[in-house]
Amino acid sequence: MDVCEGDVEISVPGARDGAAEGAGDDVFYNPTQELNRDVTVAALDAYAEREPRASTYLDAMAASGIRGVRAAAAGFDVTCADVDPEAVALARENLERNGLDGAAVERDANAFLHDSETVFDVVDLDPFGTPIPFADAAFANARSLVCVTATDTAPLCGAHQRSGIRTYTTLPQNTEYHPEMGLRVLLSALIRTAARYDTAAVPILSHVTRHYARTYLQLDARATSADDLLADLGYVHHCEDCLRRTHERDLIAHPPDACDACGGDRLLTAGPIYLGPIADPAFARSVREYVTDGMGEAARARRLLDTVAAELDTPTHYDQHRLCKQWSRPAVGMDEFVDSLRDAGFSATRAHYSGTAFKTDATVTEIRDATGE
Ligand SMILES: C[S@@+](CC[C@H](N)C(=O)[O-])C[C@H]1O[C@@H](n2cnc3c(N)ncnc32)[C@H](O)[C@@H]1O
Repeated sequence: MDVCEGDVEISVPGARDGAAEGAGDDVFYNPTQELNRDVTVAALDAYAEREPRASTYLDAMAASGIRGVRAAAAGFDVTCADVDPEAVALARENLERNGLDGAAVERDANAFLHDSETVFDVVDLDPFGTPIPFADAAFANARSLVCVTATDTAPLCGAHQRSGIRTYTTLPQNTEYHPEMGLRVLLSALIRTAARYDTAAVPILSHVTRHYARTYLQLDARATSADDLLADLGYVHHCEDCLRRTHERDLIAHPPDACDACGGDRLLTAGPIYLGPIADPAFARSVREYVTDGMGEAARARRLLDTVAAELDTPTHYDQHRLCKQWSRPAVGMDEFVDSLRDAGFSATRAHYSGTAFKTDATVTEIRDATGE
């Protein structure tokens, strides 16, 4: 089967309807990740503008090679690697088919990254499930940017809590802001991993959908920068009764005995999670400029990047419908809702996690009062 994405056309083995990720014929090409790949190509273009010396790109888990082929078409010096020989042959064929230079190699990502003969400016980790088994090798060896996809959303967001604790060595909690919980758990683990190599892995763009979290981490190889970033790790204390959260930047958690808004004692503490900005707004705006009309998910990518660029960088978002249910109130349009918070003097924006998600510096009690009749 031939597939067109962006400026390239590749061949992939026929997809089987309903096959689980990584289990069926869609092992080599997952159409639901097209938005992820469109944003990747735009992010690579924007990154090349920001860091003109960044020219080599490793698609460390290439499968069909679609991501690497698109990166090569964007001008990067690309290597597609995979442990599966069929994937490597397919990636090679797809580079050739598009008349693009680039290598396709049959290598385990960890071994390849640690190989002293190869070094890449940009390393892309796009495994099935968690990227954690590959994080050490990426941060120890990449020169400039590490791009990471994680598809194990249930462990990340606390729905499969024990698995999340094991994989990410942090405590996730299942809350109504689960996509953001998942992203901040992932970022916490990646930032702590990079810090072991005296490197700050600074998130310059991140986004989450139902299927995956994706982040772009710019590397700063100074121990003091790693220390500064670690200061953004901490805890969220979440009240299950009134939905109030408090955020605590500290290495040690100091959970309150009771919620200071409603006095309830059903409190959840998650962490250490990353509490800092998930994106650099200037970079997100620049990425948005590189989304082209030829991209299959251009409209969604532009909407997503506009929202991410404007999103308040405070953790953690609220969901209007969840709050309205809590307060037995009808929901209103999101623009009207966010405007009432601003009219009351608070900072407020939509958040990209869902159509009813928003961020504000108001507390849950202040939100209720500012948006009530
Ligand atoms: C989710 S697919 C990659 C999808 C692809 N990057 C894209 O954008 O369509 C994951 C790939 O990782 C490969 N893989 C699994 N373990 C690996 C390892 N240790 N080193 C390199 N590749 C690996 C699998 O063979 C599979 O092709």
